[in-house]
Amino acid sequence: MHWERDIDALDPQVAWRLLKPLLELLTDPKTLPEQLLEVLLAELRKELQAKSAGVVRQIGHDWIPVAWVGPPRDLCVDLIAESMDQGKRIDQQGWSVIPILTTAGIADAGPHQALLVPQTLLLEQPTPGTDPDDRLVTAMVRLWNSCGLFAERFGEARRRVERLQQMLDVSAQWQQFEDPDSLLEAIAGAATELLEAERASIFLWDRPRKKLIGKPALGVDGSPLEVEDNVGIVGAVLHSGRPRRWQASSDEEAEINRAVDLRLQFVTRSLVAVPLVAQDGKSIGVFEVINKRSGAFDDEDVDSLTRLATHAAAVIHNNHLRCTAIQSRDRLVENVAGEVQVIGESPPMVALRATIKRVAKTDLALLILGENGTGKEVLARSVHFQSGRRSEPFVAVNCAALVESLLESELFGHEKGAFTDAHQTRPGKFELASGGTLFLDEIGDMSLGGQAKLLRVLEEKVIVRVGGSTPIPVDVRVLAATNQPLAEMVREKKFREDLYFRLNVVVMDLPPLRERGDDLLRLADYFLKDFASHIGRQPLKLSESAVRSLRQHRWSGNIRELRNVMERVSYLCSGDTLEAEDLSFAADPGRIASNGSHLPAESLESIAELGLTEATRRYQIGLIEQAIDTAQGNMTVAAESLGLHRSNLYRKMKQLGIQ
Ligand SMILES: Nc1ncnc2c1ncn2[C@@H]1O[C@H](COP(=O)(O)OP(=O)(O)OP(=O)(O)O)[C@@H](O)[C@H]1O
Repeated sequence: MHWERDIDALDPQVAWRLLKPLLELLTDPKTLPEQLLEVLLAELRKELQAKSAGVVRQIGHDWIPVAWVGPPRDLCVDLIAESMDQGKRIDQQGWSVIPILTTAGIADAGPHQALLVPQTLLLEQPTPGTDPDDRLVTAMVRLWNSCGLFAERFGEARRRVERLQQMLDVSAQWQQFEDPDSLLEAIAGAATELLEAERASIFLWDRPRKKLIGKPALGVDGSPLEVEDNVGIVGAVLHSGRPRRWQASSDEEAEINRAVDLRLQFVTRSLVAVPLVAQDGKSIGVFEVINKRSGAFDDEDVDSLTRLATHAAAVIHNNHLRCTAIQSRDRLVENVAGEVQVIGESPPMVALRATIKRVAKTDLALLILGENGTGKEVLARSVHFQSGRRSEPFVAVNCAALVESLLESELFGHEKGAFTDAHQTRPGKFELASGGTLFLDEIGDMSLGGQAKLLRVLEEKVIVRVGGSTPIPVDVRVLAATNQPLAEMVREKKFREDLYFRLNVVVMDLPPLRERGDDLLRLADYFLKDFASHIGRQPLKLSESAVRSLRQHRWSGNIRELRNVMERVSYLCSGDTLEAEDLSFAADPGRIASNGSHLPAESLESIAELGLTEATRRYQIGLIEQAIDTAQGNMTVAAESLGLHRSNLYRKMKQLGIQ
């Protein structure tokens, strides 16, 4: 290395004074190239007792000081230009002007872009006519060339690391964006900053329409910026899959799509465009950055934008998938919510609907009271779908069907191995309903032990799975329902008073069907339409005789009875009007065929044709339904009248397929 010889030629003390601070700086990763230069200049100035010393660099037509020590001075521009032209040192007007760019320096250092920029060392002589020590100046120039090269490369590597770091930081934040337009704006903003440019646009490919949709399209009002997908540099990048750089004046003007500039009221002077490719290898568009603030885009800019585009494409693609998933979820929720209708214009039903509207958006606890089959679950679903939780799960649990030993694991889940049959870890209903609504039906049938556990969860909003120890926070709105006189049960100490107060912040009392007047006909009509749409037939119209017959029938409170009748006639009536004769079976409460099947009441002969097993099954179904009707939905009373324990009644019902 030349500088070694030059240093050797110096007074060792001087050489050491020059090198020591340089070495210190070079081992510090935060050092900037200009700092190295400043240290060199300061030492040189001291050694030569110069008034000031500086290095100036030609940028465009101007000479700009890169580093300067000593009092500021006007630059002797003419001398600098002359010394550069002659390629040698000039000592005039109190200045020593020394061109730094030497072939030897470059050959030493290897070809390097930054060092090819013309640079000059300026030394303001202590007294006019004094020549600075030649050896020292030569050593300094060579040292600067070598250190400069090192520092340039060092700086370049650090800039690259900083850019990567910046890229990682910004791209990590992109995950949070839900709105696609804000995401694209954030990505474009990051690219503009990273590449020190004026603007950036993301062109997303609308493949079927062969268009590129540009966003953000600042300056375009109303409809988004759309261009043909095969026009200009952006089109070329899309189809070739290769990045492109373009510079006005040096590159072909025809390549640029000036129509875009016109629409954006903007003039493109330079641009870099890179393809946007999703993880599955499919092209999704083009990422374009426009007008470098100073100078021109270089290879490093292309490289940085390509890297940024990899992250951007992944995030844009995921955001698109997410938006599509949310849209289809919302459509599904809309469909399901549309099916939940609380039918009824009788005063109590109108009042209930108004209450639902008032309380749905809150998280108030609701207690729904009413006989079996009066629509308690319909009401709870309606509350859920009108609440902010509508897109989250609605989970219904029948507490009466859960013996105490099962209740805890059913509601709170269990860990693997918590008990003999716990082969897998299973989340409970509270976890499954997370973010949504948990409907606890037949809450009056819950054991006192179960009530205590439920109360704790409602108070602490935290569950612990059976066999586990980790508390799991739960955000669930609990709606409870019962057909039991809960207040009475509290007095009889069969239901915990504290739980009762926690559940009944708002009470909704559903009247039985028989007390809803003409809601009976509205419900009949609703069911006829509903079944007709499922079957794919025209809905039956109610004739006057059918209306009379429906009104005369002694309906239990249970709307399922009406629903079953309407289901049956929807399948079996071939005409377009429902007559009273079609409903004749409904008038016979002792009927065998009130069985939830789609068949009408059969004659004894036709029953015999079913065979003993099926006929017995239907007989049992009829008997159980009748017992439940007679007990007005009280399952304990119904079970007793059938000579069964309540849990056995539930088991039997499940076996027979009764809801
Ligand atoms: N107001 C209503 N509008 C439309 N359908 C209703 C209405 N009330 C009840 N139904 C229908 O009646 C049937 C029974 O309703 P639901 O299951 O909500 O009653 P429930 O009181 O929760 O019953 P259970 O006491 O057995 O739990 C369902 O098929 C439901 O669709």
